[in-house]
Amino acid sequence: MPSTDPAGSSLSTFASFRRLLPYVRPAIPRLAGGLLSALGASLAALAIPYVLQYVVDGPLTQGLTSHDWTGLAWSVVLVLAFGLAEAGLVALRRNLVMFPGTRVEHTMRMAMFRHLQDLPAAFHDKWPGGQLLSRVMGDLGLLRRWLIFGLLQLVLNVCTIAVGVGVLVATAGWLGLVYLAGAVPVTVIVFRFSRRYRVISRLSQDQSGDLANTVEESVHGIRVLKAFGRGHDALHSFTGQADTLRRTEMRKASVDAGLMTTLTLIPEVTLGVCLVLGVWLTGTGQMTVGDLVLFFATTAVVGGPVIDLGMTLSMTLNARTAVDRYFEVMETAPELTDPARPATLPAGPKGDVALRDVAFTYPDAAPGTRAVLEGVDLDLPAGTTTALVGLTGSGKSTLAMLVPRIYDVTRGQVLLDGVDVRDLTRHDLRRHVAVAFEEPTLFSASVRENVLLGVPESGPDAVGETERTRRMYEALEVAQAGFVHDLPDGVGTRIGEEGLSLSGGQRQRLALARAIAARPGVLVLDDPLSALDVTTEEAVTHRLAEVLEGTTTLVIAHRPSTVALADRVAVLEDGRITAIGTHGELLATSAHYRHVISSLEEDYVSHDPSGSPAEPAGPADPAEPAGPARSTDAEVSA
Ligand SMILES: Nc1ncnc2c1ncn2[C@@H]1O[C@H](COP(=O)(O)OP(=O)(O)OP(=O)(O)O)[C@@H](O)[C@H]1O
Repeated sequence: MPSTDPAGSSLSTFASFRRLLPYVRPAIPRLAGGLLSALGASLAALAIPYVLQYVVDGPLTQGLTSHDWTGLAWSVVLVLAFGLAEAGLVALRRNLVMFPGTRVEHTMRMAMFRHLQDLPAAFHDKWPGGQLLSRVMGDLGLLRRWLIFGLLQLVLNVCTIAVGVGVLVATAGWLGLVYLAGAVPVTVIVFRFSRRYRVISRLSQDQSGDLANTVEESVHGIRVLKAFGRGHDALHSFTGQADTLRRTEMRKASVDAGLMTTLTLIPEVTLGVCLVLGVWLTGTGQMTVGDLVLFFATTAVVGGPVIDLGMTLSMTLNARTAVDRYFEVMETAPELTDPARPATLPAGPKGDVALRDVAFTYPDAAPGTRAVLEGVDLDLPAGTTTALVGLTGSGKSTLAMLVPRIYDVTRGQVLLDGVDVRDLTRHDLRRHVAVAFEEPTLFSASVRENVLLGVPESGPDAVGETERTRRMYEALEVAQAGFVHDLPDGVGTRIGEEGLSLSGGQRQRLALARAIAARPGVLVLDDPLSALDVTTEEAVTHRLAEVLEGTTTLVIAHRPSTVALADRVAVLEDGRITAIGTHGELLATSAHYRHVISSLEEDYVSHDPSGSPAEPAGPADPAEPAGPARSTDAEVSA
């Protein structure tokens, strides 16, 4: 995760919260209604001391004559009425704020999820999933609780204290000012508390994100942990992080408790001083008993909000941290944006792809690192299949990711039918280009939904239900994914998160079926058959060669057999294309190609699950049709 300011953003708290306005605006009428109800409830509470003052100075002091009984009865009715009004207004407030609070949370969560989809792959390389998860879930939940409770309570407390102190000063003169003097140390302490608490609050929320990340990684890598018997180490590391978070939470609670104690103690001490002074003022006739009762009944109403101020303040500071953490993600601009005036592809099915003087460096690469790709020129004529081969780390996957704009070139151009892919909308580009990666990602959805992910259901390119079903079965057949019919609900079976309930080869075949079902003009295959056994791979290769007709295909080959799919082979060496030709031509002319092929074969023979020796890689002669045959050792050494 990129480093962050320990106290959150450098914005003021007000400016930080102001960023919520676009999300909160529709909820303002109900929030304002909730605030008014809450203020009404506070005023009702503050009115009760006046009734008490009347009772003490009137009926109680003057003796309970029959005339006074009426006054007393009215006082009881008034106290009851104010009490009922307070309870009713509190209930109204709850009803008014509950709905907008959850709606704001929902809108912000959706906006963040949408934004995460738009953010470039480079962002996701840098940000751990747990940190994003804790922002989408934890921080937004915290913000909702603050909106429906903390914010209103804070405004309400401040208003109640201001009105209450006004009443005290107005009715008791300088005695009220003595009570007000208690606000001076309270203000200083609150200010110092805010600065300390913000730092700890940020630390605690970031540590929660790290913890979520560890859980995510351990669950994701549970098989590796089990296989290597490292469950204990994972637990040890998790315990360390959990302890650190607990210590931070304890520090946070102790700072919070310090403030609460101060906010309780200072008004109590001030009240004690006021009691002595009040009794003296009443004794010397400078104040009536009713005024004294009004004074102390009002301080009782004001005392609660003063103590609550500590809690609402810490809630507000936690919410501010949540806002900062939310906008750190939301204010990261999607680097891959659609052009203001997008170009359109020429009409008719084509699919020429060309890379022109392409250079690429990963955005997070250390300064001075060599570019991963440099001066790459490569033509993929429409309808042809080109295999990209190279030693590990030569940049094959990186090159493949530039075509669907998973990353943008650092220099040069990637052209689709003569149009720079950056001039197309991402939607238009992804309509024409499909990808299958070596590491297939499947979603927690049915087989059908996973395979039809790239086939639009709605919008201008929507494909009808019958055609979608036809495409799905065809793609499953090409990818030799017949195993889906044996699943409990066939193609309707829900497969687990990232396809965990399937084998590696089954997941790869579904990912391949997904790319085929999209019927793209351009297909990028990043070694999509690596987990298959020889027989299945042969069957897939054979059917793939048939359906790839008319599709421009770039296939990254880690196994000699994958080269068999190709009309041409491009050799990538340290980020540069050093040779292009047919398999036979390259065997004859490129020493590096021979070296790559022989190392692929060694690798293949040692990793093939069936233990079968490598077969011919394809036609050594360009005139021979491409087929599923693999290259022999003899051919390699030719
Ligand atoms: N997300 C990334 N951030 C920074 N560097 C990266 C990233 N992904 C890959 N690289 C680096 O780019 C270089 C090329 O990697 P790439 O995966 O494209 O090679 P490859 O030829 O596909 O390798 P392999 O055959 O092992 O899959 C490597 O040096 C790798 O360390």
